Amino acid sequence: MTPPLAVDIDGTLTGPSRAVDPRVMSVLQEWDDHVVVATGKAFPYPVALCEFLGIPITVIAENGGVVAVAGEEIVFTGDPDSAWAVAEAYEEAGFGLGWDEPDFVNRWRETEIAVALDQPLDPLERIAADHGLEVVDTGFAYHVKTPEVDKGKGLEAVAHTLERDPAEFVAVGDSENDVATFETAGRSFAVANADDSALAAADEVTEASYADGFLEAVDRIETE
Ligand SMILES: O=C(O)COP(=O)(O)O
Ligand SMILES: [Mg+2]
Repeated sequence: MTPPLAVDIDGTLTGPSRAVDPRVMSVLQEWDDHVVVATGKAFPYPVALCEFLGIPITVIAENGGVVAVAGEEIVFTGDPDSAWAVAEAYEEAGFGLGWDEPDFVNRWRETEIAVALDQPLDPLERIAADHGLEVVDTGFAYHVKTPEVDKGKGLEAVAHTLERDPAEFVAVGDSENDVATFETAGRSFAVANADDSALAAADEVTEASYADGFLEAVDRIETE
C-alpha cells in the first residue's frame, strides 16, 4: 500500500541548479495517497507546483511557517517582523540579502527571510540570535526563522487536518530543514547529496543523488 508522502523540493525533486526534474512530475501526479510538498521556498512556489501538477494543494512552505491544505484556512506561524528586522540590521552592518533584483526569493515570503549562501554567515547568525531567531542552511539559502517553526511541526499540522497519523508518512529530503520532517514521519529517506544532518537523521539514504535519489526512494517505497 502506498503511504502518504512528504517531499522536499530543492535538492530532492531537482538537480543542483534547482530545476525540477521532469521525471518526478508523473510520480507525484500518480501517487496513490496524499502528497505534501514541504519546502523552505516562499509560499507561492509549492502552491504553483501542486497547481501545475494538478494535485491538491497540500503544502508546508517557508520551513513550516506556512501550512496550507486545500479547503482549509491557511496557517501562518513565525515572526516576519523580527525576520525583516534582522534583514535590515544585516544590511545596516554592510551586508545584503545577496539576490538579484527583483528579489523573487523573498518577495512573497510571509514568515521568514532567506539570504544567499555567498553572504557572510557569522554576522547573520549573530544578528538573528539578537532577535531571538535562528539561521538554517538548506544548501540553497540561509533561512532566518523562529526556532519554534519547522517542517516537522508543519507535517503534524497537515496530518491532523487530513485526519492521518504523521507516522504514516514517508518523508524524502536533502538538508538540515528536513531533519524535523524525518523525525515526525514514520519512514524517512535522505538523497545521497544530503547534508550531514539530514544523512544522520534519515532512516535510509539513497545511493543516487538529487531527483535520481528521490526516484530510487520511490522505488524502495513501492517495492518493499
Ligand atoms: O528554499 C530553500 O532554500 C530550500 O528549499 P527546500 O526546502 O525545498 O529544499
Ligand atoms: Mg531541500
